[in-house]
Amino acid sequence: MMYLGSPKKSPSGSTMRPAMEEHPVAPQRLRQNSLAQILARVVEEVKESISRDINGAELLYTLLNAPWLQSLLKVYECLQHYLRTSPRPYLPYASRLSMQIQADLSVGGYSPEARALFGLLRDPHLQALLLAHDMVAQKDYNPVLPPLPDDLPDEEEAMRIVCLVKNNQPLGATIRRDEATGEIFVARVIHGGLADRSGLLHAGDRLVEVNGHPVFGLEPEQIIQILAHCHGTIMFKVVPMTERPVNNQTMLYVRVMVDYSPEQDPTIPCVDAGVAFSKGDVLEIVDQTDALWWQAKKLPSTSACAGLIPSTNFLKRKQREMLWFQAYQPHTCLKALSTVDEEEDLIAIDEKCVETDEETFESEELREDEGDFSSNNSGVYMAGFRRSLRLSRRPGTQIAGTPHCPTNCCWDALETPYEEVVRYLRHPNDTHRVIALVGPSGVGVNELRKRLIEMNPQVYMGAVPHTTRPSRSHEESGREYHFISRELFENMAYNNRFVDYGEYRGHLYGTSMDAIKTVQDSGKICIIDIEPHAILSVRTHELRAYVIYIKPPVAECMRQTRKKSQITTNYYTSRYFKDEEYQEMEEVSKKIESQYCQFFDFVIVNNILQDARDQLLTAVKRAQEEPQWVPAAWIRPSAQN
Ligand SMILES: Nc1ncnc2c1ncn2[C@@H]1O[C@H](COP(=O)(O)OP(=O)(O)OP(=O)(O)O)[C@@H](O)[C@H]1O
Repeated sequence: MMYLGSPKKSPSGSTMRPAMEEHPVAPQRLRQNSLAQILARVVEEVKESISRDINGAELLYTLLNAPWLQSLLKVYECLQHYLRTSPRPYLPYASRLSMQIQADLSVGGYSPEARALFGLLRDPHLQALLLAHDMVAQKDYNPVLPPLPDDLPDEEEAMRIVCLVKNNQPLGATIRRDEATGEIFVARVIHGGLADRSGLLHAGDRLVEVNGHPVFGLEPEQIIQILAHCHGTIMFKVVPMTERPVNNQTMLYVRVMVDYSPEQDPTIPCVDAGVAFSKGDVLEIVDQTDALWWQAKKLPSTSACAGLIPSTNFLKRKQREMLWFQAYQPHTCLKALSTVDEEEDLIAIDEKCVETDEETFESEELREDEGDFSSNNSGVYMAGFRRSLRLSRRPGTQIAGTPHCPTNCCWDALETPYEEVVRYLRHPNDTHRVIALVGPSGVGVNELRKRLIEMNPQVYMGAVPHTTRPSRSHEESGREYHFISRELFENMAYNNRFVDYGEYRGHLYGTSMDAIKTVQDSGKICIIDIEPHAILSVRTHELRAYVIYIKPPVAECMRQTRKKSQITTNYYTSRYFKDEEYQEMEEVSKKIESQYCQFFDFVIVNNILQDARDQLLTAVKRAQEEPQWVPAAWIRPSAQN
């Protein structure tokens, strides 16, 4: 019986002493006190040593006075106190004693107190209590494991029995068969899945039984069938792998540059565990231990469970294989690369850039006569509102010695299927992020840019472009354009000083880095419009461009909203849109999207002009004031892409 208190006489006349006396605590208290005393003396001595300038004394004093050491002592004291006060049984067989007393008293002829005691001891509740007491006192705890068999072989492996309750979720583990031995192993455990959360199954564990079915020699599909028929609790018998690899990787966030569909990928170990993604999606990579298959979540994600994605090298390999063997073994898992058109694009990477230009060249033919123009609204000069730069691109207009596609963006997308990104919020002291508008010609890029600047010219501003054409009488260099010589222009282009440039009717036009920086240095937000292929030249640490794609609505909507809109066909004249131009705009838009959508930070469908302007305003504010995913290289120049 648990017993604490003053000594009492037992029925048999012996003295019942507190259990504490059987387990003397005085020496412990003594020890504890001595420890505290010793420590106090040491601290005092060390303190004196400090004044005597003894080497290391100060360090030791700090150490002995450290809060963690004090806390440790407190813990020690608490444990000692528990040891002193924890009750101990006086007898480990109280129920036997009770029965003995009952037997003695049953003879009869005793005092009323003895009869009352007899009644009490016969009470079933008290008997049950005494039985329970004896079990605790004898440390007779359940369950009792069966004794180990005597003939246990020395090399017997330790087994683990894992019970998981199957609910609607998948188990989150894959298995593989060792073809040489027929053994079944856990191939991988999906991060955040049921098996992972249990903490009991690990990649490399050998599976011995599933719900009592030995699995040795079975095909993985047969085991999956067994699992499929299991309901409720599933019991796995596994031999844990001895040396589990430590996953000490940190989270990695990436923006994907290709589309991927696990359903179309014959190499994926488990289609259901695959994560489908599209260009521009942001993934949180949680596990890169496997060389071929990483584990990731597509953001935003509410699920704790990750899925499988091809590793960078594996994805690149798939792309390369597709390039070489596409005629025989088309890989359809990389969706963006699966159509005949796009496969052709991949083989003729450079031609792709040129092809886009051919589209704009066709547009140009429609507007052959148009010129450039700037805008002077209520005394505010807005430079760079010209059609020529966006329309004038055609094959062969690039300046000698400079690549037409300045950053070779098409090739980058193949070489870097995952671009590492980080969450970035502009610091109020940082220059504003450049706002780069992209869209098919005629969609309303200039119109939206103009409207935004007009709303608040103190905040928004365009970059003054450079040109080699002669200035007109009303123009001032540095206001509408920077008028420079062809030689200087070519020199600037050669030195990559332009983010975008082109030639129109014998004159060169371009938006320079310096012009953008001038706007940034003035504290304003620089709004530029660029050709899609120039996106990568503004996605830099310096400019930190936020790319907004202006998308045309379907042709039918444009027919409605552009009824009264006119396109300027030369400096003085305008005309209404032609019906086929809507269709053409839609097609160009599809091409731009398929090639560049991974770089769009925001997309605005320019249907109702006012709505589109409001969306642009929201997007521009968001770019400056809210955290965004940006390439990690902008923040950590050492980050690998
Ligand atoms: N949402 C809209 N509703 C009606 N008209 C629009 C809309 N957006 C633009 N427009 C009109 O369409 C015409 C072409 O727009 P804008 O000049 O801005 O095109 P752009 O994209 O800059 O093309 P380009 O590069 O060829 O100049 C303009 O007259 C403009 O006012």
